[in-house]
Amino acid sequence: MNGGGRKDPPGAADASLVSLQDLRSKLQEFARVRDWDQFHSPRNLLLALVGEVGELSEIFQWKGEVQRGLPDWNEAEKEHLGEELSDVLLYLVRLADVCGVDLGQAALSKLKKNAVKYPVEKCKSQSTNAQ
Ligand SMILES: Nc1ccn([C@H]2C[C@H](O)[C@@H](COP(=O)(O)OP(=O)(O)OP(=O)(O)O)O2)c(=O)n1
Repeated sequence: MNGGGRKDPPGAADASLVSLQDLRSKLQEFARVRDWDQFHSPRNLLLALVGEVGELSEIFQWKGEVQRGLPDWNEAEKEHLGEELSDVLLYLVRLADVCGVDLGQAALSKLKKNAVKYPVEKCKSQSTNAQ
């Protein structure tokens, strides 16, 4: 089940509980069974990631400003967006894995650094986030 009360298909992971570790393991298995590990070098994965960022950008290209929550988009457009966001995430997780970077740990450390760099009292209610 997910947060909205919908039932996941049998055997599907609970999407609301998915972890970077789960994704990392699934991607390892995906590459292993296809004998694609040989192609998943850091450089190839980085290029694939950049390509998917390009595909993600194409969705927004020429649309002008888009409102948060995408109220004017239809379901097919939202589904497409979810797919491209997922491709970016999956290549990012895989890239971190083959580079030996613990992405969850690295992201938590970076959040801490960000909080020190941008203290609430200095940043709150400013009209710009430029420092
Ligand atoms: N060597 C590969 C090829 C694909 N994938 C996985 C990761 C991505 O989630 C997805 C990318 O697949 P495609 O290259 O087919 O890209 P799209 O799904 O975006 O298809 P298209 O470019 O036709 O829109 O498949 C992978 O792990 N390793």
